[in-house]
Order: sequence, then structure tokens, then C-alpha cells
Amino acid sequence: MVESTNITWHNSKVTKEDRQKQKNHKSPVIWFTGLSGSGKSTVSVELEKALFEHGVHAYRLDGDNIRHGLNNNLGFSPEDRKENIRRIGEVANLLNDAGLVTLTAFISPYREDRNQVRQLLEDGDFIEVFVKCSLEECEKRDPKGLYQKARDGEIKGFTGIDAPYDEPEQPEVTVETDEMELKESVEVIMDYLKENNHI
Ligand SMILES: Nc1ncnc2c1ncn2[C@@H]1O[C@H](COP(=O)(O)OS(=O)(=O)O)[C@@H](OP(=O)(O)O)[C@H]1O
Ligand SMILES: Nc1ncnc2c1ncn2[C@@H]1O[C@H](COP(=O)(O)OP(=O)(O)O)[C@@H](O)[C@H]1O
Repeated sequence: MVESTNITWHNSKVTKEDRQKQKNHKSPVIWFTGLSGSGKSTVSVELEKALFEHGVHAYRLDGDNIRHGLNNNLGFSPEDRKENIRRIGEVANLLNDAGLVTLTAFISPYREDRNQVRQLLEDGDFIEVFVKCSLEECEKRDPKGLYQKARDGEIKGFTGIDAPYDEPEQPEVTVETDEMELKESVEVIMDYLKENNHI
């Protein structure tokens, strides 16, 4: 990779705070993490809808708009997953500056990579949501049939089977999708956002 030199930051006359004031809410990054099939997409889609109906300007980043576009040159090796999360973190950082509430739905299996995104943002702007669901239940759901393929050896390095997942140590929010209804998970996150004056 060639590193850029001779580059300077050009400041705007409109600040992040100006944009937040105009929208009447803060712009946290709501970072969903969890195993494949745990419910990251399902919960984040419902939360985005609830935020929209609440008058919040929110935007969701997930595999379809990232791995099919910006990150279509990345696979699932540890290095590629790290680069995947780094780029998503940078995009989330820009959206944070733009004054939008961002929802990200990626496995993001490495604690270190998630913490690097946390470091990019101002204190309080990174909200880690652990979508907790047992591997057994995720395999039972198997919405894309990928666990079966991983068990059959057709996919190598599948998270939870033969690739690691580091559980969050101190997530801001945990939703247990094998215990809670979808509606309840959305309510828990909405309550967190309201109680902490994000929205
Ligand atoms: N080897 C392997 N391991 C895990 N997941 C795999 C793999 N190969 C393909 N898939 C599919 O890709 C989705 C995960 O992509 P992410 O970008 O979220 O992964 S990561 O954060 O970079 O680890 C994941 O989607 P979700 O089920 O939505 O999590 C899978 O459908
Ligand atoms: N309480 C629940 N919360 C979220 N998803 C649930 C719940 N119960 C069952 N599911 C199902 O689990 C699957 C989760 O898949 P998905 O949202 O694609 O997960 P991920 O994005 O983490 O891979 C969906 O088929 C969803 O309908």
C-alpha cells in the first residue's frame, strides 16, 4: 500500500455540532456485533425504522451495501476482516461527522478491531450492541444455509465453527435474541439512546 504524503485537512465552516443541532439529535454509531444468524440485520433493520418514525436521521451499513461495493475486494481471512472493519469504521466516522445516527451490522469478530473504531470516535459516540445468541440457536436458524456448508467443509474459516469470535467485554447494550422478542430488543436500544440523550 502506498501512503499518501503532502495532504492537508480542509476544515468546513459547518461543524458536527451545527449539524446535530439542525437535526435535533446526536450522531452516535450503533455498532452491532454477533455471530452469523444472531439477528444483527433483523434487529438493526427494525431499529432503523423505529428511529425514522421517531424523526431521527439514521442510516444503516450492512453487508449488502458494503461487501458488494466499497469492500468487494475483501474476503474472510483475518486480514480481510480487519480491513473490512477498518473501512467501515472510517465510513461510520464520516457519517458521525455528518450528523447521522449510523447503524452497522457486521460480525466484527475481533475485539481489537472494534476497539479501534471506538478510539476513532469521541467518547460516548460508539455504542457497542452485542447481539447475543448461542451458537446452537444460530445453527438451528441457519437463515442462509451457511452453517450447514461450514459443517460439511464447503466453507472454511466460518465464524463460530473454525474461526474465532471475541465476545464484547463491556458492551453498552446486550440483546439476547434467543431469549427476547424482536420488539423488546428494539425497545432496549431505543431506551438506551433516549436515557443517554442521544435522541
Ligand atoms: N467464512 C465466513 N465467516 C463468516 N461469515 C461469512 C463467511 N463467509 C461468508 N459469510 C457471510 O458473510 C457475512 C459476514 O460478513 P461481515 O462483513 O459481517 O464479516 S466480518 O465482520 O468481516 O467478519 C455473514 O453474514 P451474516 O449472517 O449477516 O453475519 C455470512 O452470511
Ligand atoms: N428475537 C429475535 N431477534 C432477531 N432475530 C430473530 C429472533 N428470533 C428469530 N430470529 C431470526 O433469526 C434470523 C437472524 O438472521 P439475521 O438477522 O440475518 O442475522 P445476522 O445479521 O446476525 O446474520 C432471522 O431469520 C430472524 O427472523
